[in-house]
Amino acid sequence: MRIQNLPTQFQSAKIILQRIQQAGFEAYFVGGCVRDTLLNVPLHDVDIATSAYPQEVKQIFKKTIDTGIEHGTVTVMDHGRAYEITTFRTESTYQDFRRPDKVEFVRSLAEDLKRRDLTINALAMNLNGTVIDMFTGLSDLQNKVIRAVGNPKERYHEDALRMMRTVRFASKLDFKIEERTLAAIQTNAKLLEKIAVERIHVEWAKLMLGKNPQRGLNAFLKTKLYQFCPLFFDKEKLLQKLLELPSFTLETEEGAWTLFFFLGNFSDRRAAKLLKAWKSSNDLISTIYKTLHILRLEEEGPLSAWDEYLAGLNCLLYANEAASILGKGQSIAAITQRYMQLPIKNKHELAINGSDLIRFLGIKPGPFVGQILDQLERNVVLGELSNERKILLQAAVAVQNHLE
Ligand SMILES: Nc1ccn([C@@H]2O[C@H](COP(=O)(O)OP(=O)(O)OP(=O)(O)O)[C@@H](O)[C@H]2O)c(=O)n1
Ligand SMILES: [Mg+2]
Repeated sequence: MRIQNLPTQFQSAKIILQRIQQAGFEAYFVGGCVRDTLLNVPLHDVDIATSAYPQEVKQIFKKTIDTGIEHGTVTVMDHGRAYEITTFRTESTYQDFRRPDKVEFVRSLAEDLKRRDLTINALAMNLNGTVIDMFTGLSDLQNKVIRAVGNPKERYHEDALRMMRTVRFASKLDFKIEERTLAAIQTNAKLLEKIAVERIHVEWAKLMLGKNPQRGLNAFLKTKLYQFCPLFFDKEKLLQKLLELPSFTLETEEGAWTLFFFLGNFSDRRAAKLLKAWKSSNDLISTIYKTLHILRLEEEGPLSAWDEYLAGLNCLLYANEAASILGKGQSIAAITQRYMQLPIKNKHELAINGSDLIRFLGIKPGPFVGQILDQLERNVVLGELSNERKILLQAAVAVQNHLE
């Protein structure tokens, strides 16, 4: 099979392949970029594999960076662009079911491809767009099948994260997982414990944001992979609930977690604990915290301008993502418009600040200044005072008397 019109990302990379070939080695586009081109979806990175050893690659090009030279990866810089070039390799030692530290460089493309995870990821493409398919990758793409390359058990023992990748791709592409592949995950699910939580987290997020998350979740549940994810051991019922929702898609990880916690009736504290166990950033944790709060408030009735102000537009939209899936969504335009109409979006937009108050009221710096400002901020957000210096200074006197 030959792809006629290669996406633009390949155009500039062609010269790199040519140069490697001129030096007497083989070079191909491999992995995700070939898969995504065949699927006609946008690609993010173009990976190149070659029979040249890293030192040989470095001799061919003027400017290179040793990105991951021990694993065979060299970055070539050409006309301001970076290309990752990896030597064909077989991963010879497998300790702990993680990607091995030691790799063995080989000269044969076939050796390289047969150690890749899934048939749809084990496709290579040459300069002319001719696809090299040694493991039914093309027919699996055609038939929408996720299948491990060769013996699935071996692939998962080489790198247990591949089990998460498998369910992630089932969701991302809305493909069916082939039976032997699925069975191998079922028997080896426990190996996931060996994998760094951060890596599992990335795959989980991609699973939730796929074309058909329920397809991935179904496999995640059935194979018991979930039992080896942090604090998910007892989440069978909750995952089942997600499966019983009408089919859905999600745009953001924040929306995904919010849906998950809301559906599972998590307290803020338990949600934060689970997110920590998943090694989430503090940013993500505090965003989910706010978003969950909004979703719960919406249960009680329309939000006040103050609630919207405190949440910020992003959290309002994340909450709406989850709400939409639960049949309670609003139009994004309406939410955005309401937010945009708030008189101010943050404290700094208030027409006066602390120093103004200290000067005008003749008071000492301290928490009292903050209290007055907080009250004025609230009044402005709620439309009770207009955000004008004169008006706010006047109102400050009344607030001061009231608080004293
Ligand atoms: N655990 C893994 C990770 C990657 N690969 C191989 O390395 C390629 C590139 O890996 P990566 O960029 O992580 O994944 P992609 O398949 O490109 O998917 P994505 O769209 O997420 O980049 C994959 O296609 C696959 O051939 C593998 O065999 N086993
Ligand atoms: Mg990739």
